[in-house]
Amino acid sequence: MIEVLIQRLDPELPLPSYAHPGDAGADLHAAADVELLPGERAVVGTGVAIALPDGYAAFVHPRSGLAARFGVTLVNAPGTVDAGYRGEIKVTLINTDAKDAVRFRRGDRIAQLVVQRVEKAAFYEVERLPGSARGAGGFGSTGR
Ligand SMILES: O=c1ccn([C@H]2C[C@H](O)[C@@H](COP(=O)(O)OP(=O)(O)OP(=O)(O)O)O2)c(=O)[nH]1
Ligand SMILES: [Mg+2]
Repeated sequence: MIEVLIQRLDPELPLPSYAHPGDAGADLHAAADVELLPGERAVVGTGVAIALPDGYAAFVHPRSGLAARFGVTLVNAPGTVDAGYRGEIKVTLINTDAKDAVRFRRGDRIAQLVVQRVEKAAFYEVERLPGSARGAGGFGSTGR
């Protein structure tokens, strides 16, 4: 477990929290009411900012229940929160349902934050890459 500094930007909103001890994602709360019409998207604040240690990033993931029940996911799933970012964590919700609008109230859990170690890459330019079993095959090259 690592310690992450967190700042409340909204005193009445709960901090992100893990629903169960073994959970990977801490639920993020909506800082405002929002209604999404079918196909509509919105950027929703969460009322918190964090300072991650170097070598870490946090990823804003959809909540599976909202996806399965309402078709609500994130436009940029997973959103990347850089270690150096000090602004409010925001969630880019989208309602993919074709017929039904969906409403969230301030305080509702709209996404989840997964904190992970990340490596930085040193990119070395070469004329030719080493061969591999996959080669350049991608985008369905193994069939359906
Ligand atoms: O779902 C998200 C994704 C990003 N961010 C914040 C934290 C992140 O550090 C910053 C920039 O995100 P990203 O690098 O993905 O966006 P960009 O379009 O490349 O913006 P920038 O030019 O500021 O890097 O926005 C969020 O609050 N929520
Ligand atoms: Mg960026």
